Amino acid sequence: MATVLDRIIAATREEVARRQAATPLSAIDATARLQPPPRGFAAALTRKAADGHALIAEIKKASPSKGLIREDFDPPAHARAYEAGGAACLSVLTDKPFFQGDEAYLVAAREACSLPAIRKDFMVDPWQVAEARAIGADAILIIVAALDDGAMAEIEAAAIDHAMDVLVEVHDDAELDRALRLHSRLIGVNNRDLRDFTVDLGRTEALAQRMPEGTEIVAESGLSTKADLDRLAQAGIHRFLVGETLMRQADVAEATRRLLIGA
Ligand SMILES: O=P(O)(O)OC[C@@H](O)[C@@H](O)c1c[nH]c2ccccc12
Repeated sequence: MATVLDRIIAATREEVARRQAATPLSAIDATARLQPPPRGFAAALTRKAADGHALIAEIKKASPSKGLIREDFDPPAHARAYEAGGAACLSVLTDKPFFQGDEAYLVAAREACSLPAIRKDFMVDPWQVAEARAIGADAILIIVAALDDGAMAEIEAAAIDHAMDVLVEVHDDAELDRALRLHSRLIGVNNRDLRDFTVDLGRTEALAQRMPEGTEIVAESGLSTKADLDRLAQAGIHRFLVGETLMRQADVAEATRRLLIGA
């Protein structure tokens, strides 16, 4: 049976083919090269991790499992609140059919603050990397479960060519083995299984045991309190990706601060 991830990837391939027909790689690449250089996503995380929890704060309007998460969705206001609350980086969902995202949200959020931003989307083709850079993104996500080794390597090469950082997302041992064949050492463990949406914080702890020296681990999904972050810090994890919990708060800056430093 086709999983949600399979359906997302199939829809993404069709959409990318349409866009590529309208704007060939040479054109999107030329636009990407006119951008000011990326803001340094991995470096911002490492700076914050030096003296506490380093947070990638996510801007996500809706998700396949939860539906609409926030009615008064305001990406620039959210971005400013995340920065004020002490986040290191932004993550912005741009996938439309499943997450109600939009490229415009990334552009607006990034312009409203000085944080580096990852384009959170389903990469299936290097063309999308150039497009991400053309709209200002500083980093891209590679979901190992969605790609074969050849496609992953090509997408990573395009990101390196554009001086962008790559967050490589894994969910189990076999995916981690494949991730480690890439160059990036920024590795996210998704505590949520994209096949059935179950969440288990023990995922990151278990896989952290197997990460080689020098790997920068990001715990992703299902984190809601400072106690969750403190628990993972015990396992040597200092980088976190949090979306839904922060999206639902009335005072986002205060909630971000509380998540990172407590009280
Ligand atoms: O909202 P949460 O549970 O805090 O999770 C954030 C983030 O980890 C999640 O949105 C995510 C992780 N990997 C993804 C891949 C695609 C889309 C979304 C995601």
